[in-house]
Amino acid sequence: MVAVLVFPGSNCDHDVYHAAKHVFGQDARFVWHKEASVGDADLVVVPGGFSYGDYLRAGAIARFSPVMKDVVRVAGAGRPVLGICNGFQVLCEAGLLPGALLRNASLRFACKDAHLRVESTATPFTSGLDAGEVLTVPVAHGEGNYTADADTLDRLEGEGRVVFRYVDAAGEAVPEAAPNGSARNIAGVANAAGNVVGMMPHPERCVEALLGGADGARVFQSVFDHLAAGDGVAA
Ligand SMILES: NC(=O)CC[C@H](N)C(=O)O
Repeated sequence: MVAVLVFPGSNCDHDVYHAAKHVFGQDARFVWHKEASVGDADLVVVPGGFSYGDYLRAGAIARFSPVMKDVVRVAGAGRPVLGICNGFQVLCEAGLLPGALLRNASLRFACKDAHLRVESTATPFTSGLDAGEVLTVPVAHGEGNYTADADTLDRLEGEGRVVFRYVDAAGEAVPEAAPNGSARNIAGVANAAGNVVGMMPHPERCVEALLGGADGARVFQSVFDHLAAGDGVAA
């Protein structure tokens, strides 16, 4: 079962539900943030949006929602957890992922397609992809400027925990390719175990040709294949 968390202000929850339920035929359920448990979910998705209106900092209030205790628990048990956009911000605020998402360097909301190079296949969300392949996935955020101190960035790079990097049309990670000023063009990172991934781009917005592209479906296909193979849940 796929648990799609819903906070006051989430607005990409239905897109994730549609992708999981209607494109991939999975059992998907919305889980209101006041619930104490994600149930028997074998995948938890923290979707995008403006939880609590982005007051204080994006994700800073949502991380105190009751359901987040259980998300921390299942993440620790090795179950796959994906944070998309505001979900990535929530996972950083909750301490499940390192670093923080600051205001975009442009101080403007960025809404456009981005090219993402797959940097690590050591996560359930990318194990079905090829390292170095480039996906086209839209971004839509005002606070996507990934930041961490130099030691943390070096550690993430050294441990292969940079999962996606913004690149240009030629596949090069030039600074201009990042829509937000992210350190080292980082678009997505993983925790040390690899089961928790946060990414600013929205794979759920490109899961079928009708939406203008289907590269995001590769990310969902990867995790569903991983779960079907039976190696998703540490008991
Ligand atoms: N699409 C989103 O999830 C937006 C995330 C967040 N509210 C921002 O603007 O940075």
